[in-house]
Amino acid sequence: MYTEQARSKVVVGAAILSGGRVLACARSAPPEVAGRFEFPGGKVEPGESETDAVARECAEELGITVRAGARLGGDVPLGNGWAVLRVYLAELIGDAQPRALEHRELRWLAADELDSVPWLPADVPIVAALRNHLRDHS
Ligand SMILES: Nc1nc2c([nH]c(=O)n2[C@H]2C[C@H](O)[C@@H](COP(=O)(O)OP(=O)(O)OP(=O)(O)O)O2)c(=O)[nH]1
Repeated sequence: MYTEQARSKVVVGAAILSGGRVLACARSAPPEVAGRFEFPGGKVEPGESETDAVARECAEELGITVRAGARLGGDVPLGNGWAVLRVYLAELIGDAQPRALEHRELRWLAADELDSVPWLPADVPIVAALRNHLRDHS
């Protein structure tokens, strides 16, 4: 059990909320998922906490500072089980606005716009949890 956990990777994503909207980011690569939307994030590096990875990836991909808060939704297995996706709620810190340094496009989506973009398949259950969260906190 312990070795299995140690072997599997964690991909973190950030559900960045601002004014009741969430930041959705269209991937620019690889070709098979380009144009699909995701939560900004990536693989947790060895020795790094998940929330530190959220902050690092948001700085690298979007040029912003965020504070990661509570988990949103559950663990979502990726692909053939090479990793799990864990998404954290996050808030923008400071005045910098997100820039698409690595993504094809960025969109701020309200609760009733969440279905207007093609999400990566793994994100669908997270988006459902997000819809509930936005409804409960509006
Ligand atoms: N960041 C992110 N990745 C997701 C989401 N949903 C989903 O299936 N993924 C998948 C896509 C990729 O296969 C993987 C994340 O890989 P990545 O390429 O973004 O990670 P990374 O920045 O650490 O990349 P690298 O070091 O390998 O270049 O997780 C999501 O909402 N956010």
